[in-house]
Amino acid sequence: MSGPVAKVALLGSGTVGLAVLRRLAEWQESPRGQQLRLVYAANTRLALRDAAGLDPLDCANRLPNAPRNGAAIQSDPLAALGKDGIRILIDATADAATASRHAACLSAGVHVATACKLAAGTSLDQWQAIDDACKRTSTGFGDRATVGAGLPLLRSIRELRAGGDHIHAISGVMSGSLAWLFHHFDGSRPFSELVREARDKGFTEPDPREDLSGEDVRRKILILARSAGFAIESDQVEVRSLVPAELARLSPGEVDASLHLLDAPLASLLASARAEGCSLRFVARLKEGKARVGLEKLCPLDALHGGGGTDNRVAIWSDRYRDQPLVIQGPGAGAEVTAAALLDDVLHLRAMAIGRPLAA
Ligand SMILES: NC(=O)C1=CN([C@@H]2O[C@H](COP(=O)(O)OP(=O)(O)OC[C@H]3O[C@@H](n4cnc5c(N)ncnc54)[C@H](OP(=O)(O)O)[C@@H]3O)[C@@H](O)[C@H]2O)C=CC1
Ligand SMILES: N[C@@H](CC=O)C(=O)O
Repeated sequence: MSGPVAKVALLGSGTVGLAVLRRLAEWQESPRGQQLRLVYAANTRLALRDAAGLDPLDCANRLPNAPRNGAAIQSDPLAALGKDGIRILIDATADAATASRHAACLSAGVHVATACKLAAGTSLDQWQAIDDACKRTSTGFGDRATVGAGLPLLRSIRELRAGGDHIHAISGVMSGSLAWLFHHFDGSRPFSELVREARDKGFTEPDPREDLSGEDVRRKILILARSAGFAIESDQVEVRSLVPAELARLSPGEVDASLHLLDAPLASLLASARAEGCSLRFVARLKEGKARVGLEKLCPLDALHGGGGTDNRVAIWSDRYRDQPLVIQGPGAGAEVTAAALLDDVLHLRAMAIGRPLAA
């Protein structure tokens, strides 16, 4: 690898952001690492900036240990990236305000690689603004971490369409945390205990209700649907939440102590599935521009039943995969796979900017 260096700004030093910093540190002396210069890294408490390049390991030590003492800092990654050269923003936050600026970043000539679904996976307006900005300014929006934590889902859909196929339908288990939960929920431990374990392993959203309510999966099926050519709005996805009303109305700080509210309803759903020889899986389905998301009872022979751990398992029907779908399976959550997907995007964005695209 050779050519111009890309300047990189990273937002977020949580589960995913720290893994990005660790991976960048591993690359530091390699040809790959020498094509990237980390000039900015921030969380809500501390912003580190150096035009000559920050040490990723030093950032990984300092950012998470910054004190929480009041108001969030004013973060300005665009100023740190400057006005010229190849500039890439990595969004490893779950922050809606940051996501709402993705289109503006792209319009300013800054490429974006994001793990956060709150821009492309919410209102159609935001998704269209991102798409328009990319076309107008020849910037790139790296979204492979948003669905399947980097599994080749969005890529496959885009390649099928580029090859002339229409996408007919998409169905799948596309939440890593919910996959892990329902692979482990056998009645021997309360569901709430498993939710805490999934959260501690870094599979859930910062607030696990985002996963349990189906909202995170709503965003994923919206991103897949829009990439598949169905410009649907968020409210065109029917979502069946697992979160009881009493748990839904609590503040984030109160959730942990009340997770037990999930236990009785989930135990009853498990018993009913078992009585029919089935397992529980949290599934999203898109067909003819309509989507739905929720818990289903699947029999062991169902195409979406298999896998283990955080495995996502997604089936895609298109002109060429008319009867037998293309099925893509693999880990769909976790710090390392997500960070790798973000940095894959960064490498692709840089390569695109210098006119030497990497192999897909
Ligand atoms: N965990 C996973 O397996 C996967 C996660 N994702 C996505 O990755 C994103 C991050 O997830 P995760 O790492 O688990 O979340 P965490 O809660 O662990 O980390 C979020 C980080 O974002 C920081 N942050 C929040 N707002 C801002 C801001 N305005 N500017 C700078 N930093 C900010 C937080 O700062 P502070 O530390 O100060 O609070 C924190 O460091 C989410 O959008 C999630 O959906 C995608 C695929 C898989
Ligand atoms: N919370 C998400 C993380 C990745 O997007 C999930 O469980 O899949």
